[in-house]
Amino acid sequence: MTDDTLRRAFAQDVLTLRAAGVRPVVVHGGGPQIAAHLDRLGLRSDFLGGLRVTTPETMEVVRMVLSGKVQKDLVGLLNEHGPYAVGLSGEDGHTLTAVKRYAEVAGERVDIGLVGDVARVDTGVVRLLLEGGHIPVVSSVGRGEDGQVYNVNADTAAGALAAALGTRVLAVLTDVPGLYADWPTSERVVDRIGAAELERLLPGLGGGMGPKMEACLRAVRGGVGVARVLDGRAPHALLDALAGAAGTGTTVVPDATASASPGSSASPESAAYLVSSEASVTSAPPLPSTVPVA
Ligand SMILES: Nc1ncnc2c1ncn2[C@@H]1O[C@H](COP(=O)(O)OP(=O)(O)O)[C@@H](O)[C@H]1O
Ligand SMILES: CC(=O)N[C@@H](CCC(=O)OP(=O)(O)O)C(=O)O
Repeated sequence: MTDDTLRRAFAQDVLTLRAAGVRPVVVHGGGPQIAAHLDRLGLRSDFLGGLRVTTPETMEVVRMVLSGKVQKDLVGLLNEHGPYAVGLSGEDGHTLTAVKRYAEVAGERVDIGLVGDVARVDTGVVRLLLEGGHIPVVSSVGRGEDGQVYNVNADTAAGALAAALGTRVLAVLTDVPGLYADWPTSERVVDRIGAAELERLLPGLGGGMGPKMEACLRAVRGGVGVARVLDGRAPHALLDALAGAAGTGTTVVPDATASASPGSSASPESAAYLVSSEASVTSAPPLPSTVPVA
């Protein structure tokens, strides 16, 4: 999302999927853009357990950059050829209700400020948009029961929304080819992993891979057919993976399908097309009508 060519290719993929009858929902982050803005303001960027330590000042920047900048740029790209995308924050319509989240560092629970986990999802607004033929573009900011605004990791937000919507596929774009089996010793990518095995690996995963794989696990345990971790540095990674290109990223499958061979009829990834970016999908809506203004 920081490279214009890749961002455009991603937007084309989402529009192609929509034209093919898929109903994509895009959930975005913007860690690098937040870091750049914090830097400009002379504020620190610190991470613990893959999560940004979020002071009230940091939260203001996170909210502004995600909901005001990254989201609007993405919505603008998706809308170059029609009124397809509508942006909303997780705060809007109680889409993401958050609770304070702590980091786990060496078995210790550490307070990292206004970081949220998703406690509840209200899919009402997202479904309304899908029914109207739109592409919802959701920023990963949540609202607590008390009205407090929380910084939610984008993968966590995407996984929770995908599970609540009952999407067929959760696709997560990142800056590596997939989950490395023995990182940092080796860069061998895990092609396919079942939920139970992933659960065993999770405590040993470092950096941003922890929250990312946890989100995939929660999604497939929450009823999502399959979660795919894809290399977002490759143009059209999303469309390629969903069109069945071999050897793309890491596929997380529910326990019941872990032993099925990839591509078999029992395997949910053969259902193709159903997506997310950090995005998720659900079938073909009508084009939104446009009323010309005289
Ligand atoms: N086992 C692993 N496999 C792959 N990447 C890993 C692993 N453990 C840690 N990482 C790190 O996690 C990073 C991806 O997480 P993050 O930077 O949060 O991505 P994103 O911005 O896409 O959410 C990779 O660039 C890599 O440095
Ligand atoms: C709690 C937490 O870490 N929130 C993230 C939210 C954005 C995000 O997840 O962006 P990426 O997908 O680009 O990493 C952050 O502040 O960076």
